[in-house]
Amino acid sequence: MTGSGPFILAIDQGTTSTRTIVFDQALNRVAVSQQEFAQHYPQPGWVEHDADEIWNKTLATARAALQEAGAKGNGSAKAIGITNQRETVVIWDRATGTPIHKAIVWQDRRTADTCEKLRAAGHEDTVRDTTGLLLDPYFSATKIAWMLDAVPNARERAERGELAFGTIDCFLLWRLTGGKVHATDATNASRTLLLDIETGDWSDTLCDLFRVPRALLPRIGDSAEVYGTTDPDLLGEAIPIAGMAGDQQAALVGQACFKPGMVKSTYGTGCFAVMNTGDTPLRSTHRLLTTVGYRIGGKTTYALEGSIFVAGAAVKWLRDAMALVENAAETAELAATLDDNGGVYLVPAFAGLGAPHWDPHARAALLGMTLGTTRAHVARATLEAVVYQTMDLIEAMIADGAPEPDAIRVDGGMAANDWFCAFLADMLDTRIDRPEELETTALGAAALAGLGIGLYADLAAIEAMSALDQSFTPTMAADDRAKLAKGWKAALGRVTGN
Ligand SMILES: Nc1ncnc2c1ncn2[C@@H]1O[C@H](COP(=O)(O)OP(=O)(O)O)[C@@H](O)[C@H]1O
Ligand SMILES: O=P(O)(O)OC[C@H](O)CO
Repeated sequence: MTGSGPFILAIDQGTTSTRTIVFDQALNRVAVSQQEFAQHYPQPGWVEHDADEIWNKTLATARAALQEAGAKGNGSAKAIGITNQRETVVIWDRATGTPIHKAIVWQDRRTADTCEKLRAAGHEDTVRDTTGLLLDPYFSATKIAWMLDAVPNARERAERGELAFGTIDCFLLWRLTGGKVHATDATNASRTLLLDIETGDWSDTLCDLFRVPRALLPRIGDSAEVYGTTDPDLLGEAIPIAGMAGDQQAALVGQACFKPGMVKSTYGTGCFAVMNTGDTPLRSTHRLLTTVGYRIGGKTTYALEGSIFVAGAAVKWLRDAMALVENAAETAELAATLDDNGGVYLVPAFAGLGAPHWDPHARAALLGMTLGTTRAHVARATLEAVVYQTMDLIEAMIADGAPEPDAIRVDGGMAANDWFCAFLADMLDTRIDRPEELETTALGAAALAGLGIGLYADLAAIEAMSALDQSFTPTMAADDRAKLAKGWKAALGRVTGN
């Protein structure tokens, strides 16, 4: 028995694993349970998950975390917050709850041709103006249409209202409530390519364009509201599900970026930099994404997002594919052994390039090597590359008219790397703040759920609970910064042909 609560359960359903974390009322971590699940790659560029496996493992982690916290079936767990990998598509049978196909994951590129065709037909402006996004296979809509076309009778069944679509939040909500609630929150809806971000409702024009029947779609709710309660058979009692948000938006909340201009940058598998832009959407002219940051009390706060597909994944590549380091943390030691990068740059376009370049065909390259190049240079180039990509995102935000941030709040696995954080401060010429709790995604989901049940009065109460671990301040001379940035841009140009 760890305590008497009240506790909040945060389910963080990510791309490679599911974590359930139990927080106490002061948002301190009390218990955690995590399980990895299978990645399916049926063809090059295709990525699928088994939604049933995700459900089973999510349920197992929720039960284990409740048990560890001493919070199982005794009334101390007051609310559940769900946060999730975004854009990933599940379609299931409303009668049985069974998915009609494996989930198509956000990384999946199978609908690249569909996007090209829609672009060639002149639809990109409508899509961008309505959704704030771009025509890219990353988002849900073309994946939904693909699934309806690929599974026999699915389109007819969808038209008849027999099937339901959801991103992972929505699917887990359906399963947790025993098939009673079909809803998603505004942040997740804003990643589908079907939401009109000004009205906050599904767009009929876009449903027609992408050939997605309205009957498939869930109700759209706030990021903090009581959506329903868990089927008591699942977790031993009925617990309200009171918060939902996409993982990057949950991290924005977990980092307490509640004022316009505040930025968080999460470094997990990929990197997602998100700036709060307040109550009107800031339209990007530099290929960033305009998206919903959170919706609370029916009021939408917007955000500007830059998404990089490969960040920590490049460090994992160094360790697993290249065997250049034994563990991820060793990259910091190796980088620190060098006075400079020796002119070696890695452009980590292993899965094309995301924002602000959006080049699905670019491939990675290691440039500037000599016979003096060592594994330390490659390790350093890998860490530097993630920093340079962040620099490109922040530059694009500022070019879009966003204010220059006073500080950037970092989190995710890679943010544990001190050398990386210090270099980030130097290249961005901005203070980097690292919170004590690096699991800010789960923290944000718990905070939203607490708001949803009225445990916290407002966002200020959440802000008051956030604690800083360390700040990194810039020390690099402007000339050195300019020289490195020039080297990066040249390397990037070799890969993108610009
Ligand atoms: N000390 C470190 N230095 C650099 N990268 C790290 C470090 N620790 C973890 N990582 C990277 O961070 C990633 C894991 O972060 P995490 O936030 O758990 O990711 P995700 O939620 O996307 O699975 C891995 O890709 C790993 O390579
Ligand atoms: O599961 P993560 O942490 O890699 O995040 C995935 C993003 O939500 C994709 O948009």
